[in-house]
Amino acid sequence: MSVPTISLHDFDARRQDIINELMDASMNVGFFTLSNHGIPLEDVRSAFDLSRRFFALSPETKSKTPLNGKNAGWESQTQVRPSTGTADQKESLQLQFARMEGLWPANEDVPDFKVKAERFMNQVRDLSVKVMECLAEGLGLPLTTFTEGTVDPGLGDSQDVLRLLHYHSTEGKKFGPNFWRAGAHADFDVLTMLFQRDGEGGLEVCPGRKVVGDFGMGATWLPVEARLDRIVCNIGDQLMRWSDDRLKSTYHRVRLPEGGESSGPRYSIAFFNQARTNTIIQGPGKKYPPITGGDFIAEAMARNRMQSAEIARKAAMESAEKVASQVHFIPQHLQQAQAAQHAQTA
Ligand SMILES: O=C(O)CCC(=O)C(=O)O
Ligand SMILES: [Fe+2]
Repeated sequence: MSVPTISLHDFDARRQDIINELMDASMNVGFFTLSNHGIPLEDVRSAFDLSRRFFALSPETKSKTPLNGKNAGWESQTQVRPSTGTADQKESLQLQFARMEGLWPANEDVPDFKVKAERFMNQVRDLSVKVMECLAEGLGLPLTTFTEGTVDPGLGDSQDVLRLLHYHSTEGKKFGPNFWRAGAHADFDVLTMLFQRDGEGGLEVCPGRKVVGDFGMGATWLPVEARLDRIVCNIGDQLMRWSDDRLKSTYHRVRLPEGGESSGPRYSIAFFNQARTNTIIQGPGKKYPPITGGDFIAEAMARNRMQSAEIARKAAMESAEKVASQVHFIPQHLQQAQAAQHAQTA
């Protein structure tokens, strides 16, 4: 199995073939890459340039727009994945179409940041609409099922997120065994579109999830090649649930550079198409109860927190057991009691 590449050239003439390829990839791997997707390379380069200029600012400047509880703003090394219990070795800036008051980087820090970022977000969103329409058609649903469910008609209830990512250089640094650029996780959204730069690899995917929300993972991880001219797409948990588990939301992770690989920084950009706050998510077969886009995100975050707490509890127990097995500490009163017992039985 591998992550297939699907070309969108001659989209209208080849639409049915493209739908078949998208469905095959989404039902079996949950990931595919798009080539000939129509977003000009200069625009992708400009988006990376914008990202690089923001991350090059001082931490004081970046922290003028801190990450809020609603997935907007800047954070650095705070995202702890439930699968690892360690923070991702990265910083990120999350941007949305709505609820961004006070969260756009200032013009004097990065000129025209908002205009440029919103332009790119619209380009990626327009391409996502094409792909989501194909997936709806492939599932035998009305063409607009996922797009009406995600694209804000003017109500300000979009939950889409553009995430700029900067994984720090690992030059001269040492990491423990459980550190990742991004620890294994599945995305919460409908459809993710991810941009990478040539040669800045490390993304790996683990197909095989049967049921949405399942934390179990297989042992086989497939690498995804990093190319500026391709967009990596994956199905998220919302679409897995919305398709009654027919389309797979697949675990993925970004590993640290290994061996002879470049230890330089890695930049990527992810666009998450998410159900609008009040959209009802429910599959045609009603495998799961209906849930709104807003509640879905809140529940997914709560489940992650519970899983993180469970990981932390297990780690604490393991280390306590390790300490107990190494240090045979017997409190004094027990020592006396034992000595007395020995004396009696001797
Ligand atoms: O940077 C990458 O390649 C993946 C990022 C990712 O999976 C995420 O932010 O959800
Ligand atoms: Fe992800």
